[in-house]
Amino acid sequence: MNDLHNQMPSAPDDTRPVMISVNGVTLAFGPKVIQHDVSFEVKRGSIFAVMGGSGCGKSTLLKSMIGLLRPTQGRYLVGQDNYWAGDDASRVHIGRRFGVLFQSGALWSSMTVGENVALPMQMFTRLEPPVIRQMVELKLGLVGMLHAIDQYPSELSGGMRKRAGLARAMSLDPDILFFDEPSAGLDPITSARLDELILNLRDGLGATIIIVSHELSSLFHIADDGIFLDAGQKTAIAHGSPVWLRDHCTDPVVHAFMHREQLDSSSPHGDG
Ligand SMILES: Nc1ncnc2c1ncn2[C@@H]1O[C@H](COP(=O)(O)OP(=O)(O)OP(=O)(O)O)[C@@H](O)[C@H]1O
Repeated sequence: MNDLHNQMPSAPDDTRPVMISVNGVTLAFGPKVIQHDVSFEVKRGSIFAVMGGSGCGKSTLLKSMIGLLRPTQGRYLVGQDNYWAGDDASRVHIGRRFGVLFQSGALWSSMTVGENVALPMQMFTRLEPPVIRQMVELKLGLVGMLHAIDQYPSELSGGMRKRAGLARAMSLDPDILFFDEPSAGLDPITSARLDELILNLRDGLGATIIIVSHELSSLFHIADDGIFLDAGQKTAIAHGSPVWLRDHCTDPVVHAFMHREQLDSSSPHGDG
């Protein structure tokens, strides 16, 4: 099959600089290779989707991009910095540019929302407490959660926890945000609101966003680029925006995945 069919042609007017460059990366747990020879570029200001069936290695890829799993081969460039080439301190330094939102929101339950958002600033900056308070209010205002500043995570709904987690991910003004299944467990309306919030963050703050998600409707709406990882071939088999892959990709695995919603809605046993 002609590989050009599985690769979105570069838009001639896309002059955005490359933010992250991934070259020939192999990911493995011991002898078990999860993905090999994965290469792609994430443009500044894009919302980049990591797609693929369950267990193909999407979260593993994200983990290795944020420093939790060293690739066995290949390299990640973040700007000009070779992420895994340096020591832990250099990775922490580069990682100061990252904000991460995990599935659960991962808030500390013993701290209020405001204290959760303040924590990274207290740990990594020398800002005075009143300045931190102002910054916390600003971040919570951005995600529409200022009213919950003194509440505990257990008092929040799932969507509110996600928004609070997002405020904490933005605590140190990252220019690169990683989201792992941000809309998991949310109802469709809350999930749609989160999509709008993610678009606002990209447009308002100029952030670059890498997102792992199963929610096709959300990906079609927000992501403008992406990669499709295959569990069988253990590598990336298509590149492009979710909409482009849905409409143009000829690979049968990608095609079936990107048209899954139609199958799901006509089958009571769709696995979503
Ligand atoms: N710590 C680990 N040790 C060994 N194998 C692991 C570990 N973490 C993940 N795996 C395996 O790596 C593969 C990829 O897992 P990963 O969670 O990255 O997939 P995924 O595409 O994110 O899946 P899903 O969409 O279901 O969340 C799976 O086969 C999983 O069992």
